[in-house]
Amino acid sequence: MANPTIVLLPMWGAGHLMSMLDAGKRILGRSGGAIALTVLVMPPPMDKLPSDFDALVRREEASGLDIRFHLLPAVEPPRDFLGIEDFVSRLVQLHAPHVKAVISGLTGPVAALVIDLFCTSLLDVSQELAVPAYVYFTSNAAFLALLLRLPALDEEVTVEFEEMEGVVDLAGLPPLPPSSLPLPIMDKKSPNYTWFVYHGRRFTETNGIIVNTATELEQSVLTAIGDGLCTHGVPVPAVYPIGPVLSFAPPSEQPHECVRWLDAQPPASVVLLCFGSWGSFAPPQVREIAHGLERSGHRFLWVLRNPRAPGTPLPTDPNLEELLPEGFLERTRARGLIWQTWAPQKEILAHAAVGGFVTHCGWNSILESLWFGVPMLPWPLYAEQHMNAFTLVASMGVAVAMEVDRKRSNFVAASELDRAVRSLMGGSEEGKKAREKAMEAKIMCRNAVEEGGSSSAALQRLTKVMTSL
Ligand SMILES: COc1cc(-c2[o+]c3cc(O)cc([O-])c3cc2O[C@@H]2O[C@H](CO)[C@H](O)[C@H](O)[C@H]2O)cc(OC)c1O
Ligand SMILES: O=c1ccn([C@@H]2O[C@H](COP(=O)(O)OP(=O)(O)O)[C@@H](O)[C@H]2O)c(=O)[nH]1
Repeated sequence: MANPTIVLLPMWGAGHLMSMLDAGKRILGRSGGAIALTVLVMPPPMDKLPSDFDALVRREEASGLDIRFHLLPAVEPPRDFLGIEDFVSRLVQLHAPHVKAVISGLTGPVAALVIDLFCTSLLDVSQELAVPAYVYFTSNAAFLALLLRLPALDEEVTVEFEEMEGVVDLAGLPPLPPSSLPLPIMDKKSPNYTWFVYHGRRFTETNGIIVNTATELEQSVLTAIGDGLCTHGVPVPAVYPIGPVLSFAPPSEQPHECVRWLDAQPPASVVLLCFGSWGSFAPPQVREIAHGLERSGHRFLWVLRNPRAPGTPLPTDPNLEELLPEGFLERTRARGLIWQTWAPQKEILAHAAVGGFVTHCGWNSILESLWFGVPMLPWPLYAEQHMNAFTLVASMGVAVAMEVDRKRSNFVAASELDRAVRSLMGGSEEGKKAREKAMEAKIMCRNAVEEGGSSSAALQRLTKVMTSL
């Protein structure tokens, strides 16, 4: 008889799909071959699957591990959506019959269905089929606490959060200014908000919530969740902090050009600027960044991309001379590299020459920075990133605060970037403290996933529960 299988249902974005796949492989490893993985892949409606997706499937299926991929049939995507959360959540709902058919058709027993945070409507399927269901939360415990608290908070706060008096109190976290709330929560009338309330409520119907964090990184908020302080009496399923889950690609044969450039720079001298898969800026902001970097006097590696239209490849910009301030490239040639397409961010952060990271605060980027002990300068742009930025500074202390004008498309003035980069690179007590804290976080992250560490123990518990059919 076939091994019991865990069915994974990730979202298609690389930061979600790769993270869940890696988590699944860790469970597989822990089970000692007693379990298989079945990965259901939703065809991305606008974006393409990562360009190396086919190679990934071939590699995983040939790895000797028991992993199978199923591409779900395409569905007609919703046309009248009002934001990404609305779009994604509704699209997932349309996949319910396909997910049910695939799971029903599997020959062996199904140990668990593991779904992305946007996929809670599929709990109807797991309940109908009596399959235990888990959420894999690709972001952090602080954001999870907010989503768990949201159904009650929605009733307590009757106005828009921006108009409320005072701060949002979340057990286990410093008081959260409403201006740092995630984007979809800023507009109660939007379906994006309604979906987040819905997902937050449905998380409590699962058999467990797997979070890509480590207990040591977010101790107090994880305790608060476990103690039921975020759900006001509604029992919380077991929470499994198994992170950091980072996926490292096999090493390339030739060092990447960015890495070769870093090889020639002194230790901890370079500030990296990289803004995730979607992050890009309008030309006036790009010029402001250039002025700020130039004035700071620091070395930099700047991943600079044009805004990207959905479904198109990452753009490159041949017009750097036009886009940047006159003479900028000549004046900074000896100390700066501008990279115009996908950069090997993990390899860059791993390099000894990198001393600081200006980041859009995607959770994967944050974990990667902590894994290599690099302090951060938060420049949040979308999704839950403003909340992440707040947590990095106020709770973890691994970042230097920077003034980002959320009301002006997250504008940062050159003078502010200059000040903050100097501070981050060691020019202030705040910067030095953030570096120390980032080094401490690096040790915490690595200890957590070591045998006997907190994440390794959580993985052990999770695997045991999943395999005791
Ligand atoms: C979690 O809240 C939001 C998440 C997203 C979001 O949407 C998304 C859509 C895609 O088609 C592909 C993606 O890769 C993708 C990624 C994504 O979130 C990112 O997830 C990371 C891990 O959870 C990380 O935390 C980043 O900060 C996210 O950017 C979008 C969104 O609103 C725009 C959310 O509120
Ligand atoms: O030029 C780039 C931009 C992003 N990334 C990777 O893409 C992921 C981005 O995930 P994150 O959660 O930080 O943000 P998102 O892009 O989902 O908003 C991280 O693993 C980054 O290392 C990368 O390797 N090169």
